[in-house]
Amino acid sequence: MSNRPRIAITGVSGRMGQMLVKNVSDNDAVELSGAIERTDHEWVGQDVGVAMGGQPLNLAVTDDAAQAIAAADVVIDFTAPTATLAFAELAARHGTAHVIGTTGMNDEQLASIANSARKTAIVRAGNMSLGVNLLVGLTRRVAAALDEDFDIEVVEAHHRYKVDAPSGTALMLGEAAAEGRGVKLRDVADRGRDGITGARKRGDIGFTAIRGGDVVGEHDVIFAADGERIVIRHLATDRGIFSRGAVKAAIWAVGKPAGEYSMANVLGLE
Ligand SMILES: NC(=O)C1=CN([C@@H]2O[C@H](COP(=O)(O)OP(=O)(O)OC[C@H]3O[C@@H](n4cnc5c(N)ncnc54)[C@H](OP(=O)(O)O)[C@@H]3O)[C@@H](O)[C@H]2O)C=CC1
Ligand SMILES: O=C(O)C1=N[C@H](C(=O)O)C[C@H](O)C1
Repeated sequence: MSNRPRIAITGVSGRMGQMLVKNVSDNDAVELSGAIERTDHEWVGQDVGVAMGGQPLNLAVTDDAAQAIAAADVVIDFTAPTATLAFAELAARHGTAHVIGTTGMNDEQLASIANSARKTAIVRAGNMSLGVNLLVGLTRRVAAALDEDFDIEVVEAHHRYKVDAPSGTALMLGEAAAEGRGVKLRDVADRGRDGITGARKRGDIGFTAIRGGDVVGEHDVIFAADGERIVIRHLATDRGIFSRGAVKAAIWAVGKPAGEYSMANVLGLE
């Protein structure tokens, strides 16, 4: 009998799902115990390694999320908001820790996640990489050091398939900038400019989203004043940075008290 944390992964056919299956199955410190896909998905019933085009991993893809989540210590979930809400309820019911990378959730959906976090440990972050989580802290500090003579803009670029904007990372960076300034992001966010917008409002935090090609994820935080600009940048070139961060979060979350945690908690950054 092994004491390694048992990890179930949702959305295993997805870009992040496949990366996670690879990282978890390659990692001797953990056990891949569940590979979940939606009902009617063509992978259901197939060996997950074979479905991914590689060697068998002796684990069939299942559409029985309840059973797979109940049998795991922790579930790693990079899917879509409505799916994540359902997985969070199952994880809460079975006391399984939940690592959430899914982005694009609205306030109501975030409240539902917070409710599930009353019953189990949830680590949720719009970006699980070390680099971005360091950038978040830097952004907060730079914003705190500068006044509103510096206009703050967050610019992000992603692949053509991304469905939500601004990215979860851009929103984390915007929140950090707002915290540094001592304001609420919802009061100062400018999330779309088109047509005669009028001059930029002092104190606003602007967001711009670029979509195209196979860009993994790029984020700039720009502090622009008269005569000078500071640009803090993170470039992701490999989705492995997100999935390795998620596996670290999963190992960390097992046995933690119920509550909602961030990657900063996992990485000891605050
Ligand atoms: N926090 C972080 O560090 C990162 C977060 N992300 C986020 O992760 C999410 C997924 O990204 P990505 O992998 O690129 O997207 P994909 O579209 O490639 O993968 C999503 C997967 O989730 C599956 N899925 C959707 N709905 C359900 C459901 N109801 N039940 C089971 N499975 C479901 C999809 O299946 P199907 O194809 O059948 O719809 C698909 O396999 C996005 O929100 C993205 O922003 C991405 C990278 C890093
Ligand atoms: O959808 C993606 O691909 C990514 N999503 C996350 C986000 O919304 O910030 C993280 C990363 O940038 C890749």
